[in-house]
Order: sequence, then C-alpha cells, then structure tokens
Amino acid sequence: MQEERQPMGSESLGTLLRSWRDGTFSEIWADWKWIWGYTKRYRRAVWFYTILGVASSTLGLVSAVASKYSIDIITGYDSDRLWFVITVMVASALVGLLLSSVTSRISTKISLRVNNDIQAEVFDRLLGADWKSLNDFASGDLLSRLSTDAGAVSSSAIRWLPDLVVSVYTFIATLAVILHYDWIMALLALASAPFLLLTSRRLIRGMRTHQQEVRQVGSRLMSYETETLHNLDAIKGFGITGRYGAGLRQRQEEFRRASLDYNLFSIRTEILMSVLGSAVQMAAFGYCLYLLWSGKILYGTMTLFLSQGTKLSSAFNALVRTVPSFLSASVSARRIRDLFALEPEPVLPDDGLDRQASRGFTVAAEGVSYGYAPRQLVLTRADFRAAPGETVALVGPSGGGKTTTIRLLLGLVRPQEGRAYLQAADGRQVEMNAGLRRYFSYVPQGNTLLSGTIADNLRMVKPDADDRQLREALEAACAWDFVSAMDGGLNASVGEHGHGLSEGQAQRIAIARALLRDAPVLLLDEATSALDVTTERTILRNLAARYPHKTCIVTTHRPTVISLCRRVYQVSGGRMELLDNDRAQRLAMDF
Ligand SMILES: Nc1ncnc2c1ncn2[C@@H]1O[C@H](COP(=O)(O)OP(=O)(O)OP(=O)(O)O)[C@@H](O)[C@H]1O
Repeated sequence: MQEERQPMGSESLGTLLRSWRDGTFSEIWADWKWIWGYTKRYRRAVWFYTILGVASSTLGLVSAVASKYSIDIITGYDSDRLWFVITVMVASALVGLLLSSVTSRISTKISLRVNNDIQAEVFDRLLGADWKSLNDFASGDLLSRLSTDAGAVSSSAIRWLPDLVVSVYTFIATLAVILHYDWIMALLALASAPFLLLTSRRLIRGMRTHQQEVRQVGSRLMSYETETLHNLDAIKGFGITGRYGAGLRQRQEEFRRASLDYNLFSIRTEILMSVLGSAVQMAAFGYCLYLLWSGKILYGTMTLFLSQGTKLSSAFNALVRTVPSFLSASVSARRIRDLFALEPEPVLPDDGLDRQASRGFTVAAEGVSYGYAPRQLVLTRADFRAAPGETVALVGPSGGGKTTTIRLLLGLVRPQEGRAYLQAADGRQVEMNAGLRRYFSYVPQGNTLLSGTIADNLRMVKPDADDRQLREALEAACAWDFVSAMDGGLNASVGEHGHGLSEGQAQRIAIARALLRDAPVLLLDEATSALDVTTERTILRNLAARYPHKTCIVTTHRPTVISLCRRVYQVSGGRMELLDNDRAQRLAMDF
C-alpha cells in the first residue's frame, strides 16, 4: 500500500513540531501554564511594568537618533537645530533613567508580594495536606522548595514576560531603525538567528537537566543539614560529629560538582553566543566602514549604526538570557506544583455535632484494616471502642500498631477496610476526618513543645485562656510546682523542643496543654513514659476526678496505667484483641 505523501513544507514542519513536542517541552509548557495561571491576579501590575520597560527602551532609541543628528549637525556646521537636538537627547536620557528606576522599584515590590503569597499558600497546603502524602517528603526538601523554588518562581513569573516583551520590542525597534537607513545592515544583524534556531533544542534540554540536578542535590544537602541539627544530641552522644561533618562535605561536594557542571555548560553556551555575536558585529562594522568610505553614509549615521549594532546585540543577548530564567522558573514551578498537588485532608460535614459535645463522644473502629505499604497490614479487621467517662488502654509490643491506631482514630490515616468513627450521645455517627479533630486533645510521642514561654505553649490550643485556667491545667498535670518555681513562672522561656526542661517536665506541660483545650476526647500516646510512677498515678487520678466525662485513650507499656483503665486492647501481629480482666491484670503483673 502506498503511503499518502504530505507536501514537502508541512512534512518538515511536522517533524520539527514533533521533535519539539517530546517530554521535556510538554513539561516546560505545563509548568509555564501553571505559572501563567497562578500570576493571573498580578496581571495588571505585570502589564504596567511591561509598558514602563517599553517606554524606557523607546527613550533610549530616541536619545540614540538624537545623538546621530547632533553629530551630523556638528560635522556639517549646521548649528541652528543643535540646541533642540541636545535638549531632546538630554531629556530622553533623564526620563529613561527615571523610568528604569521606577521599573526596578515596582518589579521588586511585585516580586516580593508574589514570593510571600506563594510561600504562604504552599505553607497552608502543607498544613492541610494528607498525612501520608506529606510523609513522602523530607523536611529539608520542603524547606528548600519553600525558599529557593518559591523565590525563583516569584522573580521569574513577574519579570520574565515583561523582560521578554521589552527585549523583543527593543530588538525589533532597533532593527527597524537600522532597516530605515540600510537593509543590508539589518540583514547582517540577523545573521546568527538560523544557527540559534537549529541549536536551541539541545541547549534548552541541557540547561533544564542541569538545573533539575542542581535543585535536587541542593534539596538533599538541606535535608541532611536539617536532620543533623534536629538530632544533634544523639549524634554528639555517640561521638560521631566528625562523621556527620564528613557527610556534609560529601553532599557539598555533590552540590559543587552539579553546580560546576551547570556553570561549564553555561560558559560554553555563552562562548558560543559571544563568538556568534562578535562575528556578526565585525561583519556589520566592516560593512559600515565600507559605506562610509564609499560616501553612502555620514559620520552620524555610522555612529548610529555602531551604537545600535551594540544595542541590537545586547537586546539579543537579553533575549537569549531570558531562556535560562524561563527554564529555571519552570523547574521550580514543577517542584512547587508537587506540593500544590498534595492531596488535602478530607473534611466531612457533621451538622450540629457541636451541640452534642457536652455529652461526650464514643470513639470506635469496626473491622478496620490498615497498612502503610501495599500487602503489609499493620491492623487486620480490628474492633475498638471507648465511651465517655472511660479510660481505655492500647498495649502491645513496640511496632505492634498502637500509634497507627491513634492515627486512624484521629483521621490522619484512613482505613483501607472497615470504619473508624465518632458517635454522639444521640447515636449519630460521623466517620473520622480532619473536621472532627476539634473534639480531640492529643499528646503525641516525643517532645512537642515550641520555643517561647510556657504560657505561649499552653495558649497554642486556647489563645484566650486566662492565667487561672493555665494554672488549673498545670496543677492537673502535676506541673504547677516546678513551673511556679521557675524564673518568670508562666512566662519562663523554653527553647525549641522544650529545651531547658527535663523530658518528664516537657511531657507534663504537653499534658497540661491537652487538658487546657478541654476537648471531649483525650488521646495520650506514651504521654507519661518519662514520669516516675507516683507522678504518673497522680496525673491519671487527677484526670479521672476532674474530667469524669472525657473519653480517654492511652497507649502505654506501663502497668500503672493498665490498672487504672476500664478496658485494655492488645495490638500485636496485625490483630487487636480486647483483654478480659484476668488477662489485663496478668499483663500488668508481667511488666
Ligand atoms: N510513617 C510510617 N510509614 C511506614 N510504616 C510505618 C510508619 N509508622 C509506623 N509504621 C510501621 O507500622 C508498624 C506499627 O507502628 P506503630 O508506630 O503503630 O507501632 P507502636 O505499637 O506505636 O510502636 P511503639 O510502641 O514502638 O511506639 C511498624 O511496623 C512500623 O514500621
């Protein structure tokens, strides 16, 4: 069968388009579509910025033409129009200066605003993102995207299009001025264009690959620094700071190598452009001398050609230079889009549930199965129930699935089978979701205090709490004695992660914070693990006596806690088992 032949011209155009439409370019296209959509709200400012740029470029041209006339006037001894021409020259230069200063000020203002907006929006997305998808990112990587990538997008998003428009305009206007005086000269100025068109695809792809590599290695470096600083005590404790110093240097070396590779690629590209530009300029200069020698142009026109030739090549360079910033913005946009694409936590409607809050809530799971990885279930068809006024324990070996159960009850992760729900006193049931967390007070494992005063840490969950309420919560958590003895009392400062407090003191403040929130459900995940037995018992008794209607769920390895609980669930080997009284007592004795 004979293939249908396309006309020659459209076939080569088709091949060209196909070769441009490979993965790289469709990615760049998608990234820029996103940037374009994102910056819609700043469009008016961008146009204003563009108009200022075009005006300042026009004034530059006016000044150049005026200087041509002034030279022609002087060399021709025609002094009548000299003052007019000089006035135009000086005025256009001054107004041009003013415009470029205003443009710089405006662009800085807009790009700062865009940067803040992107950072704030990404930050909000991170806070509202689904727990599991957020867990795929290292904190250093997130920080790098928040700072470096947001900065690259914000500066390019605002400047790139105006810069492109101004460069294209300057290029065309300058070319038009030259064309007005001599078309061969204009043609010479364009001599490098076909070569650039042919090489552009390779250059663009190379540049994008290098930029992606530099960003990824930069992110890895930042993740390493963040994690090391986060775990400094452990690293020092093992006496392995030297190894971590070496680790940093190794990652720095990777970053240095990636950056230098990119730099080499840029230098090669620059050399290529400069050689090309110089060849074109020399040809133009030679042709200019020929025109002057043959008496076809005057000195003024020659000055105009030379100055505009330089301007043309710098406009052309500016045009070429928009490519790396265009690509850099697209690489950063992709990394930010990854964060925008994070699945948000679902919030389900729970009309009128607030009216039931004073009567407490039952927390329940029925036939729940869950695993972090496919075919590796941590829980299989688990049942669980904790009613208002009950303290229920989750026990089991380390890695058994206690914290995972808490995550399911908080709606941080969702069951792959079965359901976890909150049941109000009127019998209404609402599946666990982010919206229900207002009914929970949660004390997670580990130190969760933030830098600031003790009062700041407590008011984090109830900003309008007065000092009396803070004191009551601290008393219930057996923390008031040591807080009142601290210099500054409630206003004593603590560092990041409760630096300046003992582990047990930090735990007691975290419990006080949960109590201050006064939510119907209290979740304590190993929240008393660092306390002595007497203090632990006192706190649990305080809870039962002062908050008799709360639903309280604790995960623990301690017998002290088990003996105070209404029910005990053992989570182990993927199963959740409700222990009868005897087994619970035996378990408490076995510890
Ligand atoms: N973020 C996570 N991603 C993947 N797997 C996880 C994650 N968190 C926990 N797991 C896995 O789930 C299982 C249960 O962990 P979980 O933290 O629920 O145990 P636990 O009973 O609370 O342990 P511990 O008493 O040591 O706190 C473990 O095998 C663990 O490896």
